[in-house]
Amino acid sequence: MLQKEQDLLAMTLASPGKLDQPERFTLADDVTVSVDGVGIVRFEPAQPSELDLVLSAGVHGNETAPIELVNTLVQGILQGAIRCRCRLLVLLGNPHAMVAGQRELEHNLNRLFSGAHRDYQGSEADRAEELEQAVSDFFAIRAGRRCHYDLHTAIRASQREKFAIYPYRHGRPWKREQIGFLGAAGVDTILLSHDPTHTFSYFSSDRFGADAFTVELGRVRPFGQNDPSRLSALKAQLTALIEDRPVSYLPQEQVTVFDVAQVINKGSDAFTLCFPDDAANFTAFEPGTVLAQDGGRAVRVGAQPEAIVFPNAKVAVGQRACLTVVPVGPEQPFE
Ligand SMILES: O=C(O)CCC(=O)N[C@@H](CCC(=O)O)C(=O)O
Ligand SMILES: [Zn+2]
Repeated sequence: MLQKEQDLLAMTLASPGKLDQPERFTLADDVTVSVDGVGIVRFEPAQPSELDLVLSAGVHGNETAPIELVNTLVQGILQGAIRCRCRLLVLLGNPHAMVAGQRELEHNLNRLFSGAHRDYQGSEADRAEELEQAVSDFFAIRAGRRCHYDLHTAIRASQREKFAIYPYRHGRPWKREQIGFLGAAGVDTILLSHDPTHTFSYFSSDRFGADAFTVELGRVRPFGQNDPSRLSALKAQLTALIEDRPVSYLPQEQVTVFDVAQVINKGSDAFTLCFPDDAANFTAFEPGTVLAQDGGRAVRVGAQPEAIVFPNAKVAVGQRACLTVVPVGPEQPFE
């Protein structure tokens, strides 16, 4: 029971397949806590601020630093050290993969949202549906200010330790306020995405108009091997949001913004990347460089240098195997 153990992560790892029983209790400061599913917890103050906030981590089971961060925030609320003033939904994304210490078991959960789970079977497909339902129910209560930060860590080293993917907004302007908020949280690099996807953050952005981001917070490490001090700025910003206190903003000129230039999908089993396996995220390549070979197809850098992000030739055929990014162009609308 969460009320007794006060440790959402331990509970989730101990029983990843089934919730003993739904739980509901009220904290001393009049916040109702509802445990709706495995790793699914809602905090609802009697008099909430205007913000509905979703924090998710562990959509990839081996990305442990953000899971530990979110668990610390939950403990802080349960123990009265953090006063929850907004409606807050906390999600530990893929409990079975967390127990296995793996990114995924059968399918990449972060490609199964916006209904894509209907084309798949297995625990990740079921979980995507359950997470979609939890977010839909949470946002259905009112049409206030909605945010969703989906917290991850990256597989390989990165020239920029912390960065966020800003999902495609179908022509709606990108928000300087959000970019400044993330910048002051230490996430000082933003990638503007220009296509719909099946990620969790795109789902919340597209379906509910939430300010939603995939946030990358350093490199994948096993539980217990993370340095929490590397996430202290993010923890401070999220705590301020939860407590409805003023947050900090980094001026936009101190944030580096990139456009996603190419989404390179793996088209066949013959797909190979044409740069070293240890090339870090944000390594730049000159115009015309061949980045990948896919059967008879060569994927090249365009007319200006492009930097690689998330290269991974081991993904399933049909999935994204690499992004490339370029410095943001002058024509992007910001508000
Ligand atoms: O390091 C990697 O190769 C992957 C890290 C990761 O899980 N990234 C997310 C980004 C999602 C997005 O584009 O919004 C993912 O691949 O799901
Ligand atoms: Zn991830």
